[in-house]
Amino acid sequence: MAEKLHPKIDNGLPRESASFAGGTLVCACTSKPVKVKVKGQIAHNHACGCTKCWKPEGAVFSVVAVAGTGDVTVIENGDKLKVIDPSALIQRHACTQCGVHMHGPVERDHPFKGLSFIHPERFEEDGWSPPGFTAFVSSIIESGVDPSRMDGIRGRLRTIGLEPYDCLNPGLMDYIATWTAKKSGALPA
Ligand SMILES: N[C@@H](CCC(=O)N[C@@H](CS)C(=O)NCC(=O)O)C(=O)O
Ligand SMILES: [Zn+2]
Ligand SMILES: [Zn+2]
Repeated sequence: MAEKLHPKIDNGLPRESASFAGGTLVCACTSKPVKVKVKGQIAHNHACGCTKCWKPEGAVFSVVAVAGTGDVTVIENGDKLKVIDPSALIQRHACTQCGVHMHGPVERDHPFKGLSFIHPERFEEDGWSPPGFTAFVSSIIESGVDPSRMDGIRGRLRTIGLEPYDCLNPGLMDYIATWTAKKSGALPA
């Protein structure tokens, strides 16, 4: 039987709509849910195997993307949010009641500064850009996945079209390295 990885990727990837212009992320609370408005289409959507990103019950991977922090606004019940690890690069604001991570701005001096990490499966609307690769695949072992399953899981990700990487994909790794080289002077700014 195929490995179950995440409800939004196990049965075919979601379809992007050219008319998607943003939407509202809603947490899992049945009463007073936290709502976060996101303006515009999301970028760099991917599956992530790290232990820090929020995953729905039973999922091995999270699905996580970015939006400009200026395009992300908490519109309802923001008093329920708390930053789970203030020392982390990504300031993950989680609902203290249901646990869903609603937005995660990067505010520190870093190539991702000005971006906010969000989980598009929490959108009320369809049409958001689907995940395009898988990051931090080896990290799923840190959550308790038996290492003997790794070949099967990487194979399944390739079949779905979500190429597995143990850090980020080459495009983002090059982007980070370029930022670092410009900062150090190894490349002209
Ligand atoms: N192996 C670690 C990797 C954690 C990690 O580096 N996560 C990446 C992908 S989300 C990251 O950028 N983290 C920054 C942060 O958590 O603030 C784990 O699984 O906990
Ligand atoms: Zn909640
Ligand atoms: Zn992650």
